[in-house]
Amino acid sequence: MNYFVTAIGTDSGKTVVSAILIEALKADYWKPVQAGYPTDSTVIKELLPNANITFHRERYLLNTPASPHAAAKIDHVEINLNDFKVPETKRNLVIEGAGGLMVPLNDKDMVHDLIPVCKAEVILVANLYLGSINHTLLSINLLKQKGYKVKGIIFNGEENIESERIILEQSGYLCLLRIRPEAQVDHNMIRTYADKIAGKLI
Ligand SMILES: Nc1ncnc2c1ncn2[C@@H]1O[C@H](COP(=O)(O)OP(=O)(O)OP(=O)(O)O)[C@@H](O)[C@H]1O
Ligand SMILES: C[C@H](N)[C@H](N)CCCCCC(=O)O
Ligand SMILES: [Mg+2]
Repeated sequence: MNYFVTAIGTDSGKTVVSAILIEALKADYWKPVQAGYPTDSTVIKELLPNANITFHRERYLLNTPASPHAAAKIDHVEINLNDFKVPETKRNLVIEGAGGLMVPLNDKDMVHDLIPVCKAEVILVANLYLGSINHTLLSINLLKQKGYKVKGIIFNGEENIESERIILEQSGYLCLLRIRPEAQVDHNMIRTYADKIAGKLI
């Protein structure tokens, strides 16, 4: 199975969630579009030092930490949707987007256009800051409008029972996991959450 990890924005915890999913599913990892360093693959390698994971090479590795369409322009490349070849693997594959769903790859295509290319089920990371209900429901609106298959939501942030409840109520999506702010993001933390989500992914 291919899982596409997206979020309601950037710096939302997609890489942390990807590490948790890789640990839970014994999956491989692919970040098709990386803008800036350190790469998310490198971060995950550090979080899961002893795991037997294949890290597939980024299709576009851009130097500037910016929106991919802008980072590509700076590097004098153009991102082309037809140039993405999804890695073949018999294992589960965790694919991480860049930023949120409506982040441009070029003047026409967006990050969410990679979902059908990847033949993946979506996992949406939703943060819990004030204002995140709106960002989450807008993201969900797009997922539903496009008809993408969604495995579920992962909440990442300080517990907010009403935000979590209304988002699940409005979307009808499954809550796969709740991640709280942790003092240490390390292998131990990843393993703890991987144990919690394992049963929900079958
Ligand atoms: N629950 C958490 N507790 C503590 N730190 C967290 C938590 N979730 C994420 N972080 C930290 O927040 C930062 C951003 O997270 P992360 O890199 O996973 O975001 P991202 O959505 O992958 O960003 P990008 O759009 O650049 O790929 C990282 O330093 C990460 O370790
Ligand atoms: C550089 C950053 N960490 C991500 N890779 C890309 C985030 C793009 C966000 C664009 C936007 O929504 O304004
Ligand atoms: Mg990331």
